[in-house]
Amino acid sequence: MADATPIVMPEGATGVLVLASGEVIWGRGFGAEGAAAGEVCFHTAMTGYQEIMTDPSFAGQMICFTFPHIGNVGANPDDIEADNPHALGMIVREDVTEPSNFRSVQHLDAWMKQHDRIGLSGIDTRALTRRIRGKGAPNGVIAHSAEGKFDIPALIEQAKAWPGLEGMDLAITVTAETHYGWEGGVWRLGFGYEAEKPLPFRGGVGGGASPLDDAPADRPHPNPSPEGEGLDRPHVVAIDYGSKHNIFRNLVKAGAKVTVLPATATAEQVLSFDPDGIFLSNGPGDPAATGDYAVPVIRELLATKKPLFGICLGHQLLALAVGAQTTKMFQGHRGANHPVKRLSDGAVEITSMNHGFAVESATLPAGVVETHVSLFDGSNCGIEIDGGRAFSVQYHPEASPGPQDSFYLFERFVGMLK
Ligand SMILES: NC(=O)CC[C@H](N)C(=O)O
Repeated sequence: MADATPIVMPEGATGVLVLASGEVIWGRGFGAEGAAAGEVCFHTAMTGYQEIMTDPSFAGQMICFTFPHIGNVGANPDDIEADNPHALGMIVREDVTEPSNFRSVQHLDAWMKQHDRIGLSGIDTRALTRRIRGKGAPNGVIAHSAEGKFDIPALIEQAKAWPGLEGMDLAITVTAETHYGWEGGVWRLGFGYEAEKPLPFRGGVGGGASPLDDAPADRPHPNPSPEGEGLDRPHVVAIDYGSKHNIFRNLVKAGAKVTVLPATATAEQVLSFDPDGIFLSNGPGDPAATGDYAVPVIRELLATKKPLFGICLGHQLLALAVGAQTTKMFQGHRGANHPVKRLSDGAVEITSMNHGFAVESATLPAGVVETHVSLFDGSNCGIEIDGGRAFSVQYHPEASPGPQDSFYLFERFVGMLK
């Protein structure tokens, strides 16, 4: 991939990736037509492209998949982390084939079109990944025109004008608009999500009619409450900075009932829901750019001494709240096989990761214990405060590549709640 690619459109090109450096990478478009500017990052997971595309933490980014065959199991309504995709687009090696999977209900091309997301195939994704590894994640524009009409100089200008993720607050753009009671447990073959709704709350937000009322009577509930009758589940109030639904499903699996609050909720509002524990979600953008709505509120919540658990952006925000610093990583960590060492006993967890910022271990203040580190680069992957009353991890225990290596974190948190 030369730095000064001549602007000559190859025959049949209907898609292009243009980098802020002026590099032009031609391919074939699929999904929606149009153009979108953001950061180009790579993801090494071989499966889970729908979960990845719908993870709100990918807002502002387009994803180069290193696995060459993306889309061959189609799209279904279950493998989603939010109602709509948040990644700007996908960059893949092979053209998307006809789906072949018993769960598929839609071609990936149609799903991308339906959700207004741009796809680009026929790209030398290994070369692009090596470029990102060598020079860092670039800003770029992904564009698709079925007629092959591209104004390349204008696209280069658009890529240059995009300000970059550093300093960009995106959590505020993807958070829930209002609070809601979460319903739904983890997915299971033969059950789906439908039969795994949480057992009824006793009053409080999200209470009311039993969500099990419309479940088929002859189906055993695969996710019974620890008490059997399901009325006394500890209450987790989750602050949504761009949360993945599987986090809430796993909190339910671990025995909690969950109420989700917008990122802008004040400490007073959080406490008015009478939480037994507080959860800080993942989310997109620069943690240090979240402004007044996040870190000061987390400081106030820490002072209540209630158990607190954070994942990814939630981890970074907790670290900022206790006085540590975060920095932008060179290329970031995105994949489903990232080994993480748990320092308490030396065990290794195979984790899923998606982050472009990291907590600087050297800035952790006294009293904050580093609990996990990446075995790829030694970067911080977990902290705990007050003997574990508040803790957080940089990786995604809900994404289960291990597959259950990290579920203990949900059990530990819910187990701490009265
Ligand atoms: N998955 C996440 O929560 C990502 C956190 C943050 N936006 C980062 O890129 O590091």
